[in-house]
Amino acid sequence: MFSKSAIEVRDLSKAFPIYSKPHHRLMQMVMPGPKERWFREFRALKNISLDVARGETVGIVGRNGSGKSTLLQLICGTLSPTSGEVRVNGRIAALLELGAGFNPEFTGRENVFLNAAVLGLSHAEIREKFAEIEAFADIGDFIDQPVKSYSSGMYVRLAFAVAINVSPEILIVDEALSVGDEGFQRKCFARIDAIRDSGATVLFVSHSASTVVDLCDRAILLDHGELLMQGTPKQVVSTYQKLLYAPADRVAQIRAEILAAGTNRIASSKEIEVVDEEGPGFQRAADATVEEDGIQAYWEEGLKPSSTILYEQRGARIDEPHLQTLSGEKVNVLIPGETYVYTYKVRVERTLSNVRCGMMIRSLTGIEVGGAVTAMSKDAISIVGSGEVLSVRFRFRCLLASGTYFLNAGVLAGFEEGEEYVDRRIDVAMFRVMPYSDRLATGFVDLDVVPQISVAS
Ligand SMILES: Nc1ncnc2c1ncn2[C@@H]1O[C@H](COP(=O)(O)OP(=O)(O)OP(=O)(O)O)[C@@H](O)[C@H]1O
Repeated sequence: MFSKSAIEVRDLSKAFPIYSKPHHRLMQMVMPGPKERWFREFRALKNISLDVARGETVGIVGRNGSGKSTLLQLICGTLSPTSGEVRVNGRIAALLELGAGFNPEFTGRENVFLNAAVLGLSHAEIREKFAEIEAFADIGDFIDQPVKSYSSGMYVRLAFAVAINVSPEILIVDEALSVGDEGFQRKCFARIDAIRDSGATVLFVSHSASTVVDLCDRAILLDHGELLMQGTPKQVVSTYQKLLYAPADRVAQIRAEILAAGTNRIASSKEIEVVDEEGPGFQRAADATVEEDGIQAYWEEGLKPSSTILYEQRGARIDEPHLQTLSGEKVNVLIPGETYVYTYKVRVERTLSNVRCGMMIRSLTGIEVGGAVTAMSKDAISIVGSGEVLSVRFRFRCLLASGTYFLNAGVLAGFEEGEEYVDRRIDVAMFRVMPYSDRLATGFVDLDVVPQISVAS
């Protein structure tokens, strides 16, 4: 399958001039002396080497400003490198940032013809494919309006419709999909899948961990213009998230650790050919479960909620809420399917009756995903004396989709007027669930559904 590289990048660097004052740009133009420079250089990409094999789908991840778009633009030829080389073998269709590719004064129809011609299609070929492109974009009469009157969603629809209907050998997508609505995104992902299956090479930038894990054979991590790591999507995404959530004073050390692991070196064509001979093996590595990848749950210092709400305490104090493994190791990045314990202490500061405790897991958007209480109210602990400490443990299996979640904790006690919170904390801790590529379940919670499909005779 991977007989020859579709994209070869060697020692690629890109520096942009940065002018501290607007008129310095003009000065540079009129007085570009060899001694005096009116700008300083900003190195957006530093000595990147990379091979993308034919038929491979590679995801690029990295923090904002790490150089992802610059790399894609250099590969597509819309930017020229300061040094280094890019070689592309095959017809390339790109969906770069909004604004690239279409002429705003021309209508959608005219732009389709122009764009497809730039991509190497003859007039007759474009005419043949036009109906399909128009149907995929689904923008109605706007197809005959100037593109400058389009919403960003319409623009992406049309740009994507062209890019994927010209039978590209190499498809490059830069996060553009995040602009479209969910229905359109799904349609696009289905199409990208079909393009992949037809043997094309796909290179795309995404901030979505699950998209990279779901779609890619391999991923690369860029940071400050450097290629820090390449490997299986799960390993790269998990390292990327570690970097993303690291406290500022830990970032340099984490970067150094990633670089020391030496996974940033180029996967040479030769190595790719070896992989090719063992095609299914490569697939196995990409499809391996997180456990098989040797990734374990771990503690990430920077994963601290900034949305915590503390309710008024009325004789009890929740202390040290955290997640841990069954062997007691503190963790906040979890492996899906594994069992963990959410635990906290309750320091009781006055005698309380009918005490019970609770927990809740909430999604990033605040949806209550699941929770529990330690007992029904009739079975609550009848009396807890002042100075006593309760140890509360909720053991649970992590059946959640990849993503970020928040934890609540609460202590209830009985009063004359009924049961009330004596301490309650919203978003007191947060955790992340690692991506899992073989997940058939959709939505937040894995219901252990056994799916079946058959052709009815
Ligand atoms: N034309 C330019 N002139 C000066 N600096 C630029 C230019 N284009 C990009 N940069 C800088 O180069 C760096 C890399 O930019 P790039 O857009 O490639 O990052 P990115 O990883 O795609 O970021 P994001 O995730 O925010 O889209 C950034 O610091 C950016 O400010």
